Order: sequence, then structure tokens, then C-alpha cells
Amino acid sequence: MRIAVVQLSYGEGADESVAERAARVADLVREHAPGHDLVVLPELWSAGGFAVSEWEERSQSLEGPDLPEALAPLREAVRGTGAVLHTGSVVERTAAPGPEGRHLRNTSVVLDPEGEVVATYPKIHRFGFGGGEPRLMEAGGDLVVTDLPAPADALTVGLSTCYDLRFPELYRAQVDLGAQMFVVPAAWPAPRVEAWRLLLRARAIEDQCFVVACNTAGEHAGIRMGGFSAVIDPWGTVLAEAGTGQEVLSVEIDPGQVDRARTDFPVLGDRRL
Ligand SMILES: NC(=O)CCC(=O)C(=O)O
Repeated sequence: MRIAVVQLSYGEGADESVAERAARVADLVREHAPGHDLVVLPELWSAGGFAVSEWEERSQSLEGPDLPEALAPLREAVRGTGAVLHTGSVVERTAAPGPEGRHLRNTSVVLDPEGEVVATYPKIHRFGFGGGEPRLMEAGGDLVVTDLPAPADALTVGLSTCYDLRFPELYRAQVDLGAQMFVVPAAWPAPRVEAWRLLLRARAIEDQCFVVACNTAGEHAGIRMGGFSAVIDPWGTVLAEAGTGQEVLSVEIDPGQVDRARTDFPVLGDRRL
């Protein structure tokens, strides 16, 4: 199974519109998706992970048959490449308010090779300590563990987003639902990037899963993003890691490694609840 991790940079076009940024990202998908089974983009690239004041204006509706402005060009880009596309996440605008009365969520969207939506995941743990996401967004309430369509169907995948990484019980719950690989889009800043690198490896080791993690690079809203996207195997070995700029990782993984690791070193069987 070959995976492409597209670590996007906000770079010089930090003030680009949603349409301009989506066109730029679609070009990257068109260029890099061929030859890959799964392509992964980072969290909130169309709205800006920390551009809180722009979230409302840049929010996207996922209701109805047509994809919104940020995702429609990606549908066109992935068609014909043969890859499944994890589009990272968007600021989703819902018609009905959620339990806390808000209309926004941080929602990941996965497209099949025809560009149809096959999975969504509203982020459960909101980052901001009372500001940012907890102030403006509803929290997701459901674990999402799913078998992606072919050709990315070799492993059962658990979806999570950025700050979720700090909550190991989420990942253990996903393992209990069958997860063999965690896909984690992120907008994780540079000052805490060593925590990001460590937690990615910890989740891989403790849950004996592949971790596919796609962070953002560059700077926006005065925050420098951390980069260091990575693909990590179930033993915690880093198979590939990006630097701090825009970069695309292309990594071949052996899906059989999950079952082999869990058989050869059956630590999950020693849990005491
Ligand atoms: N977008 C996020 O969830 C940021 C998380 C973060 O910066 C941290 O956990 O540290």
C-alpha cells in the first residue's frame, strides 16, 4: 500500500482565498496522487488552523449533493488517479445548530477514487482552552473507524484530528473497534512540535498501529506551523518524516505488519481493565 502525505505550507499565499487555495491544493493532488492508494492532506488548510476570525466566512456546507468550494476541485483532481483522498478537515457549517447552539465543526472528509464522500469525522477534542474551537465549534461525538474503499482497503482506519492526539483513550477505543491504522491531519504549531513527534510514535507503539500524520507548514495568523508529518509503523519506527517546509512524503507500507506485530508481541492481550 503506497501512501502520499501532502504537508502543505501556507507560505507566501497566506492571504489567498478559499478558491485560490483549493485550486493550488487540487494541483498538488493531481500531481502526486497517481501511483498512490491513499493521499492525506492536513487539518483546516482551507480556513487556516489558527485563523479563528476567518472560520465563519470560510466555512463549508457538506449538506446536499454538491461538494463545497474547498472540496469540489479536489473531487475533480482525484478522479482518474485511482487513489482514495483524505482531504484533511474543513470548517463545516451545519444548517441546524448542535447541542451547544453552534453551527460550525472541524470535520474531516474522505473521498473515494471517484470523488464521492465515503467518511466524515467531526473532531471530538476541540483545541483552544475556552477560546478558538471550544468557543466557535461543536464537538464531534462519535468514534469513526472505517474500512476505506479500494485501493486503500488493506487496513481498518481510525480517524482523528490534531489535538485528539493528546487523548490516548480515543485511540485505544478505536483499536477496540478494529483500527489498524490511524490517520491524523493536523495544524500543530512549531513550538510544540517535539510533543507531536513523540505522541505520534507513542500512539503507534501502544496501539500497534500504523500512524499516518499530516501536519501543516509555513505561517498564518501569526503562528508558525510545525511540519514533521510522518508515517510510522506498528513498532514505532518512523518510515518517513518531513521537515518544516512544504513537502510530499511517498511511503510504501506492508499492511501485514500490524497482524505480525500483534502476534509476535501480543501486548494488547495483556490489558487489565
Ligand atoms: N489544531 C490543533 O488541534 C492544535 C493542537 C495543538 O497545538 C496542541 O495540542 O499542542
